[in-house]
Amino acid sequence: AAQSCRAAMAGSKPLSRFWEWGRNIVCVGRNYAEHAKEMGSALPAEPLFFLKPSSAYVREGSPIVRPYYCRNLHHEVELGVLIGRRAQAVPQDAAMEHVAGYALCLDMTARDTQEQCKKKGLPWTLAKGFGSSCPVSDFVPKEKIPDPHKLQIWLKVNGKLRQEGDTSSMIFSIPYLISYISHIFTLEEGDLILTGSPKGVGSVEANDEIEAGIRDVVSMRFKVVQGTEPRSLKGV
Ligand SMILES: CC(=O)CC(=O)C(=O)O
Ligand SMILES: [Mg+2]
Repeated sequence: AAQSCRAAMAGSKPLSRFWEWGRNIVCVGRNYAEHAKEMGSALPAEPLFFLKPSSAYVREGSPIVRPYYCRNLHHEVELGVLIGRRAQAVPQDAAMEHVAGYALCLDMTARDTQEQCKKKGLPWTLAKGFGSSCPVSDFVPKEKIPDPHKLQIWLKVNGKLRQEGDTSSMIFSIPYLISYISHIFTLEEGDLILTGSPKGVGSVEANDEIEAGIRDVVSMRFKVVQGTEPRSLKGV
């Protein structure tokens, strides 16, 4: 009953407001060779991916909040691919039929926390899933982007260019990613796939301003603020 209620709730909102659907955010990692290299990581033989909770979405007008436990918050600019039709074990040559459109996204990462999680063999949830860790632009219908592998994504901090990448440099293409993931779990309408960050990731501090976009398509702007430790945890 809860699932059908959620589906009805989600269906009552247009897909262009996907961030209100409560669906999965599937994030692909190390999908650009230069970024894998700057992180000191080997190139993946198959896609590496992880999930963010849908409560991680944040839209322009609200800030990106650096988690109280983070001392090194990184920006990662990424192309998001929105699923418009359920995809279960789909072949690559049918994958793009399941795409409704795109969005410019940030995979905000508590980098120090991520390093600690890696060392301890822990999941990256604390590093990747905190509130406001997934800023997203307006929705871009697929008709406006003839070829998503011919886009330039960029990011500036306080007006200074930090990242600029071509989606043609992805290691695993969008059809490959959709097919691969859909053979592991079903992708539902309203799910969003973040397709990985190009090189140039870096730190942001409270009061910094981030601007990012898909060149000549869409852009967005966010302030960074410092989060506060929950009182209930003090002295634990
Ligand atoms: C090491 C990472 O955080 C991988 C990632 O998110 C990426 O975009 O690459
Ligand atoms: Mg990422």
